[in-house]
Amino acid sequence: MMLQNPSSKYRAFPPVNLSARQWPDNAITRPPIWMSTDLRDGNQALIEPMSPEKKLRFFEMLVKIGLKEIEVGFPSASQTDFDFVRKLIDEDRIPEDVTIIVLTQSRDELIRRTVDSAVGARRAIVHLYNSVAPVFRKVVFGMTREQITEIAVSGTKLVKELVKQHPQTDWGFEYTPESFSTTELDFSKHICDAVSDIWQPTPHNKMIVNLPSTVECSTPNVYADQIEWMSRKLARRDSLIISVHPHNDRGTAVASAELAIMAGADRVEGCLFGNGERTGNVDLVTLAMNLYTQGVHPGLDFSDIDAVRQVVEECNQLPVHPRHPYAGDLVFTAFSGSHQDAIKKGFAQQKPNTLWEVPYLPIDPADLGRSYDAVIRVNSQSGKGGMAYLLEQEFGLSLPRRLQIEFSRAVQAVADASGREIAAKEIHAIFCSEYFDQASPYAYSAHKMVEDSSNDEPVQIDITLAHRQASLSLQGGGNGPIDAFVNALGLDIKLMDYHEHAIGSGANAKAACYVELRLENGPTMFGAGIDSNIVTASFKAVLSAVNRQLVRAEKELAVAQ
Ligand SMILES: CC(=O)SCCNC(=O)CCNC(=O)[C@H](O)C(C)(C)COP(=O)(O)OP(=O)(O)OC[C@H]1O[C@@H](n2cnc3c(N)ncnc32)[C@H](O)[C@@H]1OP(=O)(O)O
Ligand SMILES: CC(C)C(=O)C(=O)O
Repeated sequence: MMLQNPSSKYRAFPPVNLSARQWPDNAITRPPIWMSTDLRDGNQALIEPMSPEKKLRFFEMLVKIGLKEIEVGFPSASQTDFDFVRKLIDEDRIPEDVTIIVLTQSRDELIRRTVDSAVGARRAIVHLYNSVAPVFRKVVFGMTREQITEIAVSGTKLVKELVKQHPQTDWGFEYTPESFSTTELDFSKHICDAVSDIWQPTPHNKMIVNLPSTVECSTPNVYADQIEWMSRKLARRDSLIISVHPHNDRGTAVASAELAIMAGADRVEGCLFGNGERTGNVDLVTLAMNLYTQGVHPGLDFSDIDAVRQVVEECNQLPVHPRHPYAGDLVFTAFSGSHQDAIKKGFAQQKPNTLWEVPYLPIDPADLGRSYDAVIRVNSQSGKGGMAYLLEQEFGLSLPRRLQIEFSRAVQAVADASGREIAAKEIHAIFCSEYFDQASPYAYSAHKMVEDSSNDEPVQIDITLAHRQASLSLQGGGNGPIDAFVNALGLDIKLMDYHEHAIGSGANAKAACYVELRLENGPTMFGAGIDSNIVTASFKAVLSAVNRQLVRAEKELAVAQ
């Protein structure tokens, strides 16, 4: 089956008639007021809503992160939600600087129960909503604009009357024209003005007007236009907090929220990691960390993102996607060779407390409490940089550049053959079998050196080797130990390059040596040796290179025959 022509079933979202729009030139220089609706919009969208214990755990985590406004439920919907709000209040679990929000439809009995649930809180916001878009007016309610306005106005009057009876609580009020983004702007303004006319907010006691994209139906620039239009035209603007509540149906909730802030929104409602109805609410983590990477502190603390993710996954019973911005398992991982190379160079050059300049990584993983361990992983798409990085990070082996190139072919062959990721341990095992463990035909057994500066060849050496299992004693002299060792072997060896470094320190320190040499007329090849004695390590490296050359030559001969 083919996708049908959509033009008779769907139509383009109309643009907003907004002259001289300001928002495209604005930048976000401070964080909005954040409101978490995880325990309400997030919870109502779960396959299994949270138990009271999980809700409490989630609430405490939100407080720890730094959320000052938390929508704790829809208390008239269920006894569980009502009891949870009462528990928070009666057990004095709400910190002084945190305000709880309780949501209700604009219906008499639901409003009464909602206010009851929050009585006694230090501060609480009653959040009233009704849907206002044409499709709701027509399909759900069968009502005119006037009747829909009356639902909002009568609900606001009732909230005002009820909260007056409980002056011990500092009451705030939030009104949402649900489905705002698909509503005619003049009607949204009309209904919000009618509500604020009843509530009578002041600059010192503001009312929240929350303008949701209940279902995201347009590009983010259209939403921004809608917000700027409202921000310009709403009555009593200086007494209002304009809030946005983007959903993610088109996958652009984060962009919508960001452009909406540029367009005048003061507050954002969303959920951690974008949980929520259908495709979710806007993700507060991404929004906050996007700000952080622009040099603006979001006022929320995600410095241990894995701990936050763990609580959210356990409470929501939903996994966070491995590629989720900032938090997914794979977002600080590079598989492809050129990325690994650039990241490795970036890390090497990045100085503490300077501007972050590591290619491909928009943020320092350490700022989220993530380690660098997972940054580079190796599969068939990887190059030398990745495997060299892992060998160095995990095993302290710092391979010279030309050895990296040579060794990457061995890893590539394994990755290609298996078609899967090669873990650091496996890379190390391949390195050991390719270089350190090359013990045939020659294996090192022992050596003894005599230094005699009066001699033309100041270093004399006795070596004992195993050659195809038979013991072999050799003597030689040279300018230094390696020269003497090579001379003692009596082979046509040309030493091209030599590197050494220590691994670890103190009594357990070891030395790693890498030599590149040519045997007879063969190609240059590397060998590597490791030992607690640096001279022994260098002899082992020479034998490793010689053995690799001889094995290669034997194989070539076998193929030729
Ligand atoms: C976009 C959002 O996320 S909004 C939040 C949505 N969240 C939830 O709905 C979760 C909790 N809700 C519930 O548990 C239930 O809906 C309750 C308890 C609130 C109400 O349950 P019920 O009384 O059975 O009503 P029901 O859920 O069927 O709601 C539909 C009725 O409410 C009316 N209604 C819906 N929203 C509103 C509103 N905001 N204001 C006034 N009336 C409303 C509808 O017109 C319909 O009325 P009708 O039955 O006369 O046709
Ligand atoms: C009730 C409002 C805030 C809502 O959840 C929505 O419009 O998505």
